Amino acid sequence: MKYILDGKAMKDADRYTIEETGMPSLVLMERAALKTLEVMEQEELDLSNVLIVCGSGNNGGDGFAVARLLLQRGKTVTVVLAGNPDHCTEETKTQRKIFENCGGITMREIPKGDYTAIVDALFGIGLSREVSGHYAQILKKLNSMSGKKVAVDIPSGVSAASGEILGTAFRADMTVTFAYQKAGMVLYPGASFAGKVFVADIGIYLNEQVCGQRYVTYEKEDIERFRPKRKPDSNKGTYGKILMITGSSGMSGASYLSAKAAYRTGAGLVQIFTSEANRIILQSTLPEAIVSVYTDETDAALLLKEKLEWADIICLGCGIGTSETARKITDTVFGYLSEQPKNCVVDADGLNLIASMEEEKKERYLRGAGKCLIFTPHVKELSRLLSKTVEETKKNRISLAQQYSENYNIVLAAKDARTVVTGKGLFPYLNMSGNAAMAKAGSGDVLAGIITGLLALGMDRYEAASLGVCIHGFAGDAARETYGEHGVMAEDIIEMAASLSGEVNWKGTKQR
Ligand SMILES: NC(=O)C1=CN([C@@H]2O[C@H](COP(=O)(O)OP(=O)(O)OC[C@H]3O[C@@H](n4cnc5c(N)ncnc54)[C@H](OP(=O)(O)O)[C@@H]3O)[C@@H](O)[C@H]2O)[C@@H](O)CC1
Ligand SMILES: [K+]
Repeated sequence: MKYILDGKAMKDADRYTIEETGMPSLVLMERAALKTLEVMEQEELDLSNVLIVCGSGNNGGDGFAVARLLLQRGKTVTVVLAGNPDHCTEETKTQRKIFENCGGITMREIPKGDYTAIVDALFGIGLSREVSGHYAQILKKLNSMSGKKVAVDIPSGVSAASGEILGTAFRADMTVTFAYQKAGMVLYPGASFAGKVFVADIGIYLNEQVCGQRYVTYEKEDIERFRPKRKPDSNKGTYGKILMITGSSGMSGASYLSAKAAYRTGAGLVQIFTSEANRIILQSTLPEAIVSVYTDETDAALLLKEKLEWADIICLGCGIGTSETARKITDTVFGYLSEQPKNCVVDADGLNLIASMEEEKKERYLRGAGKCLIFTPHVKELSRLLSKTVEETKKNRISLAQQYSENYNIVLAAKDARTVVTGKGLFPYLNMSGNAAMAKAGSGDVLAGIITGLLALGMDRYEAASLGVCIHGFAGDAARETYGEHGVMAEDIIEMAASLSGEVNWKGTKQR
Protein backbone atom coordinates (compact mmCIF):
# COMPACT_ATOMS: atom_id res chain seq x y z
CA MET A 1 0.00 0.00 0.00
CA LYS A 2 1.28 3.42 -0.89
CA TYR A 3 0.21 7.02 -0.58
CA ILE A 4 -0.14 9.45 -3.45
CA LEU A 5 -0.25 13.14 -2.58
CA ASP A 6 -1.30 16.40 -4.14
CA GLY A 7 1.07 19.40 -4.06
CA LYS A 8 -0.41 20.81 -0.87
CA ALA A 9 -0.04 17.56 1.08
CA MET A 10 3.51 17.22 -0.23
CA LYS A 11 4.34 20.76 0.87
CA ASP A 12 2.97 19.88 4.29
CA ALA A 13 5.21 16.84 4.44
CA ASP A 14 8.21 19.02 3.37
CA ARG A 15 7.35 21.64 5.95
CA TYR A 16 6.92 19.07 8.71
CA THR A 17 10.28 17.46 7.94
CA ILE A 18 12.07 20.79 7.83
CA GLU A 19 10.33 22.78 10.57
CA GLU A 20 9.20 20.15 13.01
CA THR A 21 11.98 17.58 12.79
CA GLY A 22 14.67 20.17 12.08
CA MET A 23 16.05 18.52 8.94
CA PRO A 24 17.75 21.29 6.92
CA SER A 25 16.10 22.03 3.61
CA LEU A 26 19.46 21.95 1.83
CA VAL A 27 20.10 18.40 3.02
CA LEU A 28 16.83 17.29 1.43
CA MET A 29 17.72 19.14 -1.74
CA GLU A 30 21.13 17.48 -1.88
CA ARG A 31 19.50 14.07 -1.53
CA ALA A 32 16.99 14.99 -4.22
CA ALA A 33 19.80 15.91 -6.61
CA LEU A 34 21.83 12.80 -5.80
CA LYS A 35 18.82 10.56 -6.39
CA THR A 36 18.00 12.30 -9.66
CA LEU A 37 21.50 11.75 -10.93
CA GLU A 38 21.50 8.16 -9.66
CA VAL A 39 18.36 7.39 -11.69
CA MET A 40 19.78 9.09 -14.79
CA GLU A 41 22.91 6.94 -14.50
CA GLN A 42 20.95 3.78 -13.72
CA GLU A 43 18.85 4.35 -16.83
CA GLU A 44 22.07 4.73 -18.79
CA LEU A 45 21.32 8.17 -20.16
CA ASP A 46 24.06 9.74 -22.22
CA LEU A 47 25.22 12.48 -19.83
CA SER A 48 28.00 13.85 -21.99
CA ASN A 49 26.23 17.14 -22.80
CA VAL A 50 23.35 17.98 -20.47
CA LEU A 51 21.03 21.00 -20.53
CA ILE A 52 19.34 21.93 -17.25
CA VAL A 53 16.65 24.61 -17.10
CA CYS A 54 16.04 26.02 -13.62
CA GLY A 55 13.23 28.11 -12.19
CA SER A 56 13.56 30.44 -9.24
CA GLY A 57 11.79 28.11 -6.76
CA ASN A 58 13.31 25.13 -5.00
CA ASN A 59 12.74 22.94 -8.05
CA GLY A 60 15.34 25.18 -9.69
CA GLY A 61 17.57 24.62 -6.64
CA ASP A 62 17.42 20.88 -7.33
CA GLY A 63 18.43 21.65 -10.91
CA PHE A 64 21.52 23.65 -9.85
CA ALA A 65 22.54 20.84 -7.48
CA VAL A 66 22.22 18.21 -10.24
CA ALA A 67 24.28 20.49 -12.51
CA ARG A 68 27.06 20.79 -9.94
CA LEU A 69 27.17 17.01 -9.40
CA LEU A 70 27.47 16.50 -13.16
CA LEU A 71 30.21 19.11 -13.33
CA GLN A 72 32.09 17.37 -10.52
CA ARG A 73 31.87 14.14 -12.55
CA GLY A 74 33.54 15.92 -15.46
CA LYS A 75 30.43 16.24 -17.65
CA THR A 76 29.56 19.16 -19.90
CA VAL A 77 26.53 20.91 -18.47
CA THR A 78 24.64 23.99 -19.61
CA VAL A 79 22.47 25.67 -17.00
CA VAL A 80 19.80 28.22 -17.82
CA LEU A 81 18.08 30.16 -15.06
CA ALA A 82 14.70 30.94 -16.57
CA GLY A 83 13.19 32.55 -13.49
CA ASN A 84 13.92 35.97 -12.10
CA PRO A 85 17.25 35.78 -10.16
CA ASP A 86 15.93 38.25 -7.59
CA HIS A 87 12.99 35.96 -6.83
CA CYS A 88 15.13 32.89 -6.18
CA THR A 89 14.54 31.13 -2.86
CA GLU A 90 17.43 31.14 -0.38
CA GLU A 91 18.12 27.47 -1.13
CA THR A 92 18.20 28.09 -4.88
CA LYS A 93 20.55 31.07 -4.43
CA THR A 94 22.83 28.86 -2.32
CA GLN A 95 22.79 26.05 -4.87
CA ARG A 96 23.53 28.49 -7.70
CA LYS A 97 26.46 29.87 -5.73
CA ILE A 98 27.90 26.40 -5.04
CA PHE A 99 27.45 25.50 -8.73
CA GLU A 100 29.28 28.68 -9.79
CA ASN A 101 31.98 28.18 -7.13
CA CYS A 102 32.63 24.81 -8.78
CA GLY A 103 33.20 26.57 -12.12
CA GLY A 104 29.67 26.44 -13.49
CA ILE A 105 28.18 29.25 -15.56
CA THR A 106 24.55 30.32 -15.30
CA MET A 107 23.01 31.40 -18.60
CA ARG A 108 19.78 33.32 -19.13
CA GLU A 109 18.81 31.96 -22.56
CA ILE A 110 19.00 28.44 -23.99
CA PRO A 111 22.07 28.28 -26.24
CA LYS A 112 21.71 26.47 -29.56
CA GLY A 113 23.13 22.98 -29.44
CA ASP A 114 22.49 19.26 -29.46
CA TYR A 115 22.07 18.09 -25.93
CA THR A 116 22.18 14.42 -24.97
CA ALA A 117 19.86 14.95 -22.01
CA ILE A 118 17.51 17.75 -20.97
CA VAL A 119 16.58 18.28 -17.35
CA ASP A 120 13.44 20.22 -16.44
CA ALA A 121 13.83 21.96 -13.08
CA LEU A 122 11.59 24.91 -13.93
CA PHE A 123 8.56 24.30 -11.71
CA GLY A 124 7.85 21.59 -9.20
CA ILE A 125 4.97 21.26 -6.78
CA GLY A 126 4.96 25.05 -6.34
CA LEU A 127 3.34 25.58 -9.75
CA SER A 128 0.39 27.76 -8.92
CA ARG A 129 -1.08 29.03 -12.18
CA GLU A 130 -1.13 28.67 -15.98
CA VAL A 131 2.27 28.65 -17.62
CA SER A 132 2.36 31.41 -20.21
CA GLY A 133 4.64 33.83 -22.11
CA HIS A 134 8.38 33.32 -21.68
CA TYR A 135 7.99 30.11 -19.63
CA ALA A 136 5.58 28.53 -22.10
CA GLN A 137 8.02 29.34 -24.93
CA ILE A 138 10.82 27.62 -23.03
CA LEU A 139 8.78 24.46 -22.41
CA LYS A 140 7.74 24.30 -26.07
CA LYS A 141 11.35 24.71 -27.13
CA LEU A 142 12.53 21.98 -24.76
CA ASN A 143 9.81 19.63 -26.04
CA SER A 144 10.96 20.18 -29.61
CA MET A 145 14.60 19.34 -28.84
CA SER A 146 16.16 15.90 -29.13
CA GLY A 147 17.84 14.31 -26.12
CA LYS A 148 16.34 12.26 -23.26
CA LYS A 149 14.03 14.39 -21.17
CA VAL A 150 14.08 14.18 -17.40
CA ALA A 151 11.62 15.98 -15.13
CA VAL A 152 12.68 16.82 -11.61
CA ASP A 153 9.86 15.99 -9.17
CA ILE A 154 7.06 16.62 -11.70
CA PRO A 155 7.01 17.81 -15.31
CA SER A 156 6.70 21.59 -15.32
CA GLY A 157 3.19 22.64 -16.29
CA VAL A 158 1.44 19.58 -14.85
CA SER A 159 -0.86 20.29 -11.91
CA ALA A 160 0.30 18.11 -9.01
CA ALA A 161 -3.28 17.91 -7.75
CA SER A 162 -5.25 17.01 -10.85
CA GLY A 163 -2.92 16.06 -13.69
CA GLU A 164 -4.30 18.98 -15.71
CA ILE A 165 -1.93 20.68 -18.11
CA LEU A 166 -1.75 24.29 -17.01
CA GLY A 167 -1.17 25.88 -20.40
CA THR A 168 1.92 24.03 -21.57
CA ALA A 169 3.89 21.20 -20.01
CA PHE A 170 7.25 19.49 -20.32
CA ARG A 171 6.93 16.10 -22.01
CA ALA A 172 9.29 13.89 -20.03
CA ASP A 173 10.71 10.48 -20.84
CA MET A 174 11.18 9.99 -17.13
CA THR A 175 10.36 11.76 -13.91
CA VAL A 176 12.26 11.45 -10.67
CA THR A 177 9.78 12.38 -7.98
CA PHE A 178 10.58 12.81 -4.33
CA ALA A 179 9.16 10.93 -1.37
CA TYR A 180 5.68 10.19 -2.79
CA GLN A 181 4.05 10.00 -6.20
CA LYS A 182 2.05 13.13 -6.91
CA ALA A 183 -1.54 12.68 -8.06
CA GLY A 184 -0.80 14.78 -11.15
CA MET A 185 1.54 12.18 -12.58
CA VAL A 186 -0.93 9.36 -12.00
CA LEU A 187 -4.06 11.08 -13.30
CA TYR A 188 -4.42 11.84 -17.01
CA PRO A 189 -3.37 13.79 -18.96
CA GLY A 190 -0.46 14.50 -16.57
CA ALA A 191 0.41 10.79 -16.44
CA SER A 192 1.27 10.78 -20.12
CA PHE A 193 3.65 13.74 -19.67
CA ALA A 194 5.60 12.08 -16.83
CA GLY A 195 7.03 9.11 -18.76
CA LYS A 196 8.57 6.46 -16.54
CA VAL A 197 8.23 7.52 -12.91
CA PHE A 198 10.83 6.84 -10.22
CA VAL A 199 9.97 7.56 -6.61
CA ALA A 200 13.07 8.55 -4.68
CA ASP A 201 13.19 8.36 -0.90
CA ILE A 202 14.93 11.55 0.23
CA GLY A 203 13.94 11.39 3.89
CA ILE A 204 10.61 13.24 3.75
CA TYR A 205 7.82 11.40 5.50
CA LEU A 206 4.18 12.12 5.90
CA ASN A 207 2.88 13.41 9.16
CA GLU A 208 -0.66 12.30 9.92
CA GLN A 209 -2.03 15.84 10.01
CA VAL A 210 -1.42 16.76 6.37
CA CYS A 211 -4.18 18.96 5.09
CA GLY A 212 -3.95 18.36 1.34
CA GLN A 213 -5.42 15.42 -0.55
CA ARG A 214 -3.95 12.03 0.29
CA TYR A 215 -4.79 8.94 -1.76
CA VAL A 216 -4.18 5.30 -1.03
CA THR A 217 -3.12 2.90 -3.75
CA TYR A 218 -2.42 -0.83 -3.79
CA GLU A 219 0.46 -2.61 -5.44
CA LYS A 220 0.35 -6.14 -6.79
CA GLU A 221 1.64 -7.75 -3.62
CA ASP A 222 -1.21 -6.13 -1.68
CA ILE A 223 -3.67 -8.49 -3.38
CA GLU A 224 -2.43 -11.46 -1.38
CA ARG A 225 -1.87 -9.29 1.66
CA PHE A 226 -5.38 -7.91 1.93
CA ARG A 227 -7.53 -10.62 0.40
CA PRO A 228 -9.12 -12.81 3.09
CA LYS A 229 -7.79 -16.36 3.28
CA ARG A 230 -10.08 -19.37 2.90
CA LYS A 231 -10.78 -21.16 6.13
CA PRO A 232 -9.79 -24.84 6.15
CA ASP A 233 -13.08 -25.90 7.74
CA SER A 234 -15.34 -23.87 5.47
CA ASN A 235 -18.17 -24.87 3.15
CA LYS A 236 -19.88 -23.03 0.30
CA GLY A 237 -22.17 -21.24 2.75
CA THR A 238 -19.18 -19.71 4.54
CA TYR A 239 -18.61 -17.37 1.61
CA GLY A 240 -22.00 -15.79 1.37
CA LYS A 241 -25.07 -16.38 -0.74
CA ILE A 242 -24.89 -13.98 -3.65
CA LEU A 243 -27.90 -12.87 -5.63
CA MET A 244 -27.01 -11.37 -8.99
CA ILE A 245 -29.90 -9.51 -10.54
CA THR A 246 -28.46 -9.22 -13.99
CA GLY A 247 -29.10 -9.68 -17.70
CA SER A 248 -32.23 -9.28 -19.79
CA SER A 249 -33.45 -10.74 -23.03
CA GLY A 250 -30.43 -10.80 -25.37
CA MET A 251 -28.03 -9.82 -22.57
CA SER A 252 -27.09 -13.15 -21.03
CA GLY A 253 -23.40 -12.25 -21.30
CA ALA A 254 -23.61 -9.68 -18.51
CA SER A 255 -25.11 -12.33 -16.20
CA TYR A 256 -22.52 -14.88 -17.20
CA LEU A 257 -19.50 -12.61 -16.80
CA SER A 258 -20.48 -11.02 -13.49
CA ALA A 259 -21.47 -14.36 -11.91
CA LYS A 260 -18.37 -16.13 -13.15
CA ALA A 261 -16.16 -13.29 -11.89
CA ALA A 262 -17.78 -13.56 -8.44
CA TYR A 263 -17.18 -17.33 -8.38
CA ARG A 264 -13.59 -17.00 -9.57
CA THR A 265 -12.99 -14.38 -6.87
CA GLY A 266 -14.04 -16.83 -4.19
CA ALA A 267 -17.82 -16.68 -3.77
CA GLY A 268 -19.36 -19.93 -2.48
CA LEU A 269 -22.83 -19.74 -3.97
CA VAL A 270 -24.24 -17.54 -6.71
CA GLN A 271 -27.85 -17.30 -7.80
CA ILE A 272 -28.64 -15.37 -10.97
CA PHE A 273 -32.05 -13.74 -11.24
CA THR A 274 -32.72 -13.00 -14.88
CA SER A 275 -35.09 -13.19 -17.82
CA GLU A 276 -36.42 -16.62 -18.90
CA ALA A 277 -34.68 -15.99 -22.25
CA ASN A 278 -31.30 -16.52 -20.54
CA ARG A 279 -32.06 -19.72 -18.67
CA ILE A 280 -30.71 -22.31 -21.09
CA ILE A 281 -27.60 -20.46 -22.06
CA LEU A 282 -26.64 -19.73 -18.45
CA GLN A 283 -27.34 -23.25 -17.28
CA SER A 284 -25.11 -24.64 -19.98
CA THR A 285 -22.29 -22.09 -19.76
CA LEU A 286 -22.23 -21.70 -15.98
CA PRO A 287 -23.75 -24.79 -14.39
CA GLU A 288 -22.30 -23.80 -11.02
CA ALA A 289 -24.82 -20.96 -10.73
CA ILE A 290 -28.43 -21.31 -9.60
CA VAL A 291 -30.54 -19.68 -12.29
CA SER A 292 -33.97 -18.34 -11.38
CA VAL A 293 -36.01 -16.53 -13.97
CA TYR A 294 -38.99 -14.31 -14.59
CA THR A 295 -41.09 -14.35 -17.74
CA ASP A 296 -43.12 -11.62 -19.39
CA GLU A 297 -46.17 -12.99 -17.62
CA THR A 298 -44.72 -13.39 -14.13
CA ASP A 299 -44.40 -10.54 -11.70
CA ALA A 300 -40.61 -10.20 -11.46
CA ALA A 301 -40.85 -7.85 -8.50
CA LEU A 302 -42.90 -10.33 -6.50
CA LEU A 303 -40.58 -13.25 -7.24
CA LEU A 304 -37.62 -11.08 -6.37
CA LYS A 305 -38.71 -10.43 -2.79
CA GLU A 306 -38.19 -14.07 -1.85
CA LYS A 307 -34.76 -14.08 -3.51
CA LEU A 308 -33.73 -10.93 -1.67
CA GLU A 309 -34.63 -12.58 1.62
CA TRP A 310 -32.44 -15.55 0.67
CA ALA A 311 -29.38 -13.47 -0.25
CA ASP A 312 -26.53 -12.24 1.94
CA ILE A 313 -25.03 -10.06 -0.78
CA ILE A 314 -26.61 -8.58 -3.89
CA CYS A 315 -25.35 -7.34 -7.23
CA LEU A 316 -27.82 -5.35 -9.31
CA GLY A 317 -27.72 -3.93 -12.78
CA CYS A 318 -25.29 -5.58 -15.21
CA GLY A 319 -27.19 -5.90 -18.49
CA ILE A 320 -30.69 -5.41 -17.01
CA GLY A 321 -31.60 -2.67 -19.49
CA THR A 322 -34.10 0.06 -18.79
CA SER A 323 -37.38 -1.72 -19.56
CA GLU A 324 -40.43 -1.41 -17.36
CA THR A 325 -39.52 -4.76 -15.77
CA ALA A 326 -35.99 -3.52 -15.02
CA ARG A 327 -37.50 -0.37 -13.51
CA LYS A 328 -39.77 -2.39 -11.23
CA ILE A 329 -36.89 -4.68 -10.24
CA THR A 330 -34.69 -1.71 -9.31
CA ASP A 331 -37.51 -0.16 -7.34
CA THR A 332 -38.06 -3.42 -5.45
CA VAL A 333 -34.38 -3.83 -4.64
CA PHE A 334 -33.94 -0.29 -3.35
CA GLY A 335 -37.20 -0.45 -1.42
CA TYR A 336 -36.05 -3.68 0.21
CA LEU A 337 -32.52 -2.43 0.98
CA SER A 338 -33.88 0.75 2.58
CA GLU A 339 -35.61 -1.47 5.12
CA GLN A 340 -33.19 -4.42 5.26
CA PRO A 341 -29.64 -3.26 4.60
CA LYS A 342 -27.56 -5.91 2.83
CA ASN A 343 -24.38 -5.09 0.96
CA CYS A 344 -25.22 -4.46 -2.68
CA VAL A 345 -23.10 -3.60 -5.72
CA VAL A 346 -25.02 -1.49 -8.23
CA ASP A 347 -23.72 -1.22 -11.78
CA ALA A 348 -24.72 -0.09 -15.26
CA ASP A 349 -28.48 0.28 -15.83
CA GLY A 350 -29.10 -0.26 -12.12
CA LEU A 351 -27.38 3.12 -11.73
CA ASN A 352 -29.20 4.71 -14.65
CA LEU A 353 -32.53 3.57 -13.26
CA ILE A 354 -31.90 4.92 -9.78
CA ALA A 355 -30.64 8.16 -11.35
CA SER A 356 -33.88 8.56 -13.29
CA MET A 357 -36.24 8.00 -10.34
CA GLU A 358 -38.30 10.90 -9.16
CA GLU A 359 -36.38 12.99 -6.67
CA GLU A 360 -38.28 12.34 -3.46
CA LYS A 361 -38.19 8.56 -3.88
CA LYS A 362 -34.56 8.52 -4.98
CA GLU A 363 -33.52 10.57 -1.98
CA ARG A 364 -35.44 8.25 0.37
CA TYR A 365 -33.84 5.15 -1.16
CA LEU A 366 -30.31 6.57 -1.17
CA ARG A 367 -30.58 7.81 2.40
CA GLY A 368 -32.15 4.54 3.54
CA ALA A 369 -29.84 2.13 1.75
CA GLY A 370 -26.67 4.25 1.35
CA LYS A 371 -24.69 2.51 4.06
CA CYS A 372 -24.87 -0.87 2.29
CA LEU A 373 -24.32 0.29 -1.29
CA ILE A 374 -21.35 0.21 -3.65
CA PHE A 375 -21.94 2.10 -6.90
CA THR A 376 -19.61 1.44 -9.84
CA PRO A 377 -20.38 4.20 -12.36
CA HIS A 378 -18.30 5.20 -15.35
CA VAL A 379 -18.20 8.92 -16.06
CA LYS A 380 -21.48 9.04 -17.99
CA GLU A 381 -23.35 7.06 -15.34
CA LEU A 382 -21.83 9.25 -12.65
CA SER A 383 -22.95 12.37 -14.48
CA ARG A 384 -26.52 11.01 -14.47
CA LEU A 385 -26.36 10.26 -10.75
CA LEU A 386 -25.12 13.78 -10.09
CA SER A 387 -27.37 15.50 -12.66
CA LYS A 388 -24.32 17.20 -14.15
CA THR A 389 -22.85 17.32 -17.62
CA VAL A 390 -20.32 14.68 -18.64
CA GLU A 391 -17.66 17.41 -19.06
CA GLU A 392 -18.22 18.82 -15.60
CA THR A 393 -18.23 15.32 -14.10
CA LYS A 394 -15.04 14.32 -15.86
CA LYS A 395 -13.25 17.49 -14.79
CA ASN A 396 -14.19 17.22 -11.11
CA ARG A 397 -14.73 13.47 -10.91
CA ILE A 398 -12.79 12.87 -7.72
CA SER A 399 -14.17 15.71 -5.64
CA LEU A 400 -17.71 15.03 -6.86
CA ALA A 401 -17.38 11.34 -5.98
CA GLN A 402 -16.07 12.28 -2.55
CA GLN A 403 -19.01 14.64 -1.95
CA TYR A 404 -21.47 11.97 -3.05
CA SER A 405 -19.95 9.41 -0.66
CA GLU A 406 -19.97 11.91 2.19
CA ASN A 407 -23.56 12.81 1.49
CA TYR A 408 -25.09 9.33 1.21
CA ASN A 409 -22.46 7.08 2.81
CA ILE A 410 -22.30 5.19 -0.48
CA VAL A 411 -18.98 3.68 -1.56
CA LEU A 412 -18.33 4.82 -5.08
CA ALA A 413 -15.94 3.26 -7.56
CA ALA A 414 -15.83 6.11 -10.08
CA LYS A 415 -14.45 4.33 -13.15
CA ASP A 416 -12.08 5.94 -15.62
CA ALA A 417 -8.56 5.32 -16.86
CA ARG A 418 -7.64 5.92 -13.21
CA THR A 419 -10.54 4.64 -11.17
CA VAL A 420 -11.07 6.26 -7.79
CA VAL A 421 -12.90 4.67 -4.86
CA THR A 422 -14.44 7.00 -2.31
CA GLY A 423 -16.11 6.31 1.02
CA LYS A 424 -17.44 8.48 3.80
CA GLY A 425 -14.62 9.77 6.00
CA LEU A 426 -11.97 7.79 4.12
CA PHE A 427 -8.96 8.68 1.97
CA PRO A 428 -9.86 8.05 -1.66
CA TYR A 429 -8.27 4.99 -3.25
CA LEU A 430 -6.56 5.86 -6.55
CA ASN A 431 -6.00 2.88 -8.81
CA MET A 432 -2.80 2.54 -10.81
CA SER A 433 -3.29 -0.83 -12.50
CA GLY A 434 -5.10 -1.48 -15.77
CA ASN A 435 -4.76 -0.40 -19.38
CA ALA A 436 -6.63 0.57 -22.53
CA ALA A 437 -6.90 -3.07 -23.70
CA MET A 438 -9.61 -3.43 -21.03
CA ALA A 439 -11.86 -0.90 -22.75
CA LYS A 440 -14.14 -3.67 -24.03
CA ALA A 441 -17.72 -4.81 -23.58
CA GLY A 442 -18.17 -6.86 -20.43
CA SER A 443 -15.19 -5.44 -18.58
CA GLY A 444 -17.49 -3.53 -16.19
CA ASP A 445 -19.58 -6.67 -15.54
CA VAL A 446 -16.39 -8.45 -14.53
CA LEU A 447 -15.47 -5.68 -12.10
CA ALA A 448 -18.92 -5.76 -10.51
CA GLY A 449 -18.57 -9.54 -10.11
CA ILE A 450 -15.10 -9.30 -8.58
CA ILE A 451 -16.22 -6.71 -6.03
CA THR A 452 -19.28 -8.80 -5.17
CA GLY A 453 -17.04 -11.84 -4.73
CA LEU A 454 -14.79 -9.91 -2.34
CA LEU A 455 -17.82 -8.86 -0.30
CA ALA A 456 -18.72 -12.54 -0.08
CA LEU A 457 -15.27 -13.21 1.39
CA GLY A 458 -16.17 -10.81 4.19
CA MET A 459 -14.41 -7.62 3.12
CA ASP A 460 -16.07 -4.32 3.95
CA ARG A 461 -17.44 -2.18 1.13
CA TYR A 462 -14.56 0.25 0.71
CA GLU A 463 -11.92 -2.49 0.94
CA ALA A 464 -13.80 -4.75 -1.46
CA ALA A 465 -14.25 -1.95 -3.98
CA SER A 466 -10.61 -0.81 -3.74
CA LEU A 467 -9.08 -4.26 -3.89
CA GLY A 468 -11.58 -5.27 -6.58
CA VAL A 469 -10.55 -2.38 -8.79
CA CYS A 470 -6.88 -3.20 -8.14
CA ILE A 471 -7.31 -6.91 -9.00
CA HIS A 472 -9.36 -6.07 -12.10
CA GLY A 473 -6.61 -3.72 -13.33
CA PHE A 474 -3.71 -6.09 -12.70
CA ALA A 475 -5.68 -8.91 -14.32
CA GLY A 476 -6.18 -6.64 -17.32
CA ASP A 477 -2.43 -5.96 -17.40
CA ALA A 478 -1.72 -9.70 -17.35
CA ALA A 479 -4.34 -10.30 -20.06
CA ARG A 480 -2.71 -7.68 -22.28
CA GLU A 481 0.61 -9.47 -21.93
CA THR A 482 -0.97 -12.66 -23.19
CA TYR A 483 -3.49 -11.42 -25.77
CA GLY A 484 -1.96 -8.10 -26.78
CA GLU A 485 -3.24 -4.53 -26.88
CA HIS A 486 -6.33 -5.31 -28.99
CA GLY A 487 -7.02 -8.95 -28.21
CA VAL A 488 -8.17 -8.87 -24.59
CA MET A 489 -11.74 -9.96 -23.91
CA ALA A 490 -13.67 -9.57 -20.68
CA GLU A 491 -13.51 -13.26 -19.88
CA ASP A 492 -9.71 -13.17 -20.06
CA ILE A 493 -9.75 -10.67 -17.22
CA ILE A 494 -11.72 -13.12 -15.05
CA GLU A 495 -9.25 -15.92 -15.66
CA MET A 496 -6.26 -13.70 -15.06
CA ALA A 497 -7.83 -12.31 -11.88
CA ALA A 498 -8.16 -15.81 -10.52
CA SER A 499 -4.56 -16.65 -11.25
CA LEU A 500 -3.37 -13.31 -9.84
CA SER A 501 -5.03 -13.97 -6.56
CA GLY A 502 -3.25 -17.27 -6.23
CA GLU A 503 -6.48 -19.26 -6.23
CA VAL A 504 -5.70 -21.02 -9.47
CA ASN A 505 -2.22 -21.93 -10.55
CA TRP A 506 -2.76 -20.85 -14.09
CA LYS A 507 -1.37 -18.24 -16.40
CA GLY A 508 -1.77 -17.57 -20.06
CA THR A 509 -2.89 -21.03 -21.17
CA LYS A 510 -6.60 -20.43 -21.42
CA GLN A 511 -8.50 -21.92 -24.36
CA ARG A 512 -11.31 -19.74 -25.61
N1 LIG B 1 13.09 22.05 0.98
C1 LIG B 1 12.08 21.68 0.23
O1 LIG B 1 10.96 22.10 0.43
C2 LIG B 1 12.39 20.77 -0.85
C3 LIG B 1 11.86 21.01 -2.12
N2 LIG B 1 12.25 20.31 -3.16
C4 LIG B 1 11.95 20.79 -4.51
O2 LIG B 1 11.31 22.03 -4.46
C5 LIG B 1 10.10 22.01 -5.22
C6 LIG B 1 9.09 22.90 -4.64
O3 LIG B 1 9.69 24.14 -4.54
P1 LIG B 1 8.87 25.50 -4.40
O4 LIG B 1 7.84 25.32 -3.38
O5 LIG B 1 9.87 26.56 -4.14
O6 LIG B 1 8.16 25.65 -5.77
P2 LIG B 1 8.63 25.48 -7.31
O7 LIG B 1 7.85 24.36 -7.82
O8 LIG B 1 10.08 25.41 -7.45
O9 LIG B 1 8.11 26.80 -8.04
C7 LIG B 1 7.72 27.92 -7.35
C8 LIG B 1 8.14 29.16 -8.11
O10 LIG B 1 7.53 29.17 -9.37
C9 LIG B 1 6.74 30.34 -9.52
N3 LIG B 1 5.58 29.98 -10.30
C10 LIG B 1 4.63 29.08 -9.98
N4 LIG B 1 3.79 28.91 -11.00
C11 LIG B 1 4.22 29.73 -12.00
C12 LIG B 1 3.78 30.00 -13.31
N5 LIG B 1 2.72 29.37 -13.84
N6 LIG B 1 4.46 30.88 -14.06
C13 LIG B 1 5.53 31.50 -13.55
N7 LIG B 1 6.00 31.29 -12.31
C14 LIG B 1 5.36 30.41 -11.55
C15 LIG B 1 6.47 30.80 -8.16
O11 LIG B 1 6.28 32.16 -8.23
P3 LIG B 1 5.21 32.91 -7.30
O12 LIG B 1 3.94 32.09 -7.35
O13 LIG B 1 5.79 32.90 -5.94
O14 LIG B 1 5.09 34.22 -7.92
C16 LIG B 1 7.72 30.39 -7.42
O15 LIG B 1 8.72 31.33 -7.63
C17 LIG B 1 9.71 20.56 -5.24
O16 LIG B 1 8.90 20.25 -6.36
C18 LIG B 1 11.06 19.87 -5.27
O17 LIG B 1 11.54 19.81 -6.60
C19 LIG B 1 13.23 19.24 -3.02
O18 LIG B 1 14.48 19.81 -3.21
C20 LIG B 1 13.18 18.63 -1.67
C21 LIG B 1 13.31 19.66 -0.59
K1 LIG C 1 10.07 20.09 -12.94
